[in-house]
Amino acid sequence: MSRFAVEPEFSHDQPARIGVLLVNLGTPDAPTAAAVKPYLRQFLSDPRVVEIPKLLWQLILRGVILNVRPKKSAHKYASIWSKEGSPLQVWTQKQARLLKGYLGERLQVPLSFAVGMRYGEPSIAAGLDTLKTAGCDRILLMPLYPQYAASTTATACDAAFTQLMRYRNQPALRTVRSFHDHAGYIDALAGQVRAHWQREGRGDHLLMSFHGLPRYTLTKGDPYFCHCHKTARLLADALELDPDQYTLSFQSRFGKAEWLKPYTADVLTKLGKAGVGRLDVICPGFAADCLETLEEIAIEGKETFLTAGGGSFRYIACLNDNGDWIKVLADLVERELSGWLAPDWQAEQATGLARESRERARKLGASK
Ligand SMILES: C=CC1=C(C)c2cc3[nH]c(cc4nc(cc5[nH]c(cc1n2)c(C)c5CCC(=O)O)C(CCC(=O)O)=C4C)c(C)c3C=C
Ligand SMILES: [Fe+2]
Ligand SMILES: [Fe+2]
Repeated sequence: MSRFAVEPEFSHDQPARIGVLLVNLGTPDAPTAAAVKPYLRQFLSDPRVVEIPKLLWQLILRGVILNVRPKKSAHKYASIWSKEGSPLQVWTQKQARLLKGYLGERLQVPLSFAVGMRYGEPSIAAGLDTLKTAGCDRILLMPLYPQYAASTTATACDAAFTQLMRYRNQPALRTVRSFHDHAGYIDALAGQVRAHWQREGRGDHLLMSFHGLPRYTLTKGDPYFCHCHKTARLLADALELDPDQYTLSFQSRFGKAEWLKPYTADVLTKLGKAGVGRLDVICPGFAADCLETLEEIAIEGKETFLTAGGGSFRYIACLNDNGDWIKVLADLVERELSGWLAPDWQAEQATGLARESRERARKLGASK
């Protein structure tokens, strides 16, 4: 039996479409240990995420971590879950709808949109299937990670190319690598901070907390650390902050190994002990609010800061459905698609192929 999918007959007999797949990390289906366990198993079995020898790691993962962590994590998920579901899922789906509305009006080309999650549902494979079934012969993979990391961006691309291996009639695939220094993204972040200042008054210090990574990723050549620093510097410039008015830190350390420093929890303790009155906190690496921002920062982080003696902790929401952010996504998509939109010969060729195909189908039908 062939390992390639059987393509629908005359599948090229339809107008060519362009597909956009918005990719994010993914989230469990429910805030329960039973739902968190398979999600964590898939996530933490990814060799791009945990880079220790597979056999040893699977022993630790299945023997210890998957027996303890799902229950603890489920409890945390329950504290942030909304009526509509997991915030990461809800925001990502809304971003796809808003982008579709915005670009559908701007670009006069047949476009399809789908969401693909690297872990959990809807998977990247399912998202690509949806776009392919809709007739997309060119697909743009748009990971919603501003800063490139092998454990996020690269593994999303791996999953997409793995799915392409199953297709006989493969679409063309483009990928967005990073947008950590995109002017519109920096402006959208700055706008989010300014709007918060307008509502609450200006804080005394701004903490920019990014998701962490093991330190060895930096020495092995992952640009993530440098991308985070560049985003932070550009955001500080846009807000006209002096170096002593903001701090960059890395959160969500997993395991005992050394991760990128300074750790967010340590910085919160230090700022609290130093008696900082009004602390503003933003997580510029997360395009959507999720467990890591709403629970780890807005709940746990707040407690750390206040316990250490800090005044007030003011969490600034992620870009979520911010209109300027949707325009950033649209700009990234338009830039990538410009090469695909230009040549007329593709449309002409598609029409020609469709005609030939219809004629062939007619002849086949007539000879039966
Ligand atoms: C070795 C472990 C992990 C690495 C490396 C890692 C990198 C990484 N993660 C994100 C973004 C998110 N992570 C989220 C949750 C999460 N992350 C890890 C571990 C690593 N992340 C775990 C075990 C979990 C699950 C929750 C838990 O049990 O603690 C999320 C939130 C998902 C949600 O459902 O809301 C995001 C988003 C980035 C950007 C990154 C590397 C830069
Ligand atoms: Fe993570
Ligand atoms: Fe966390």
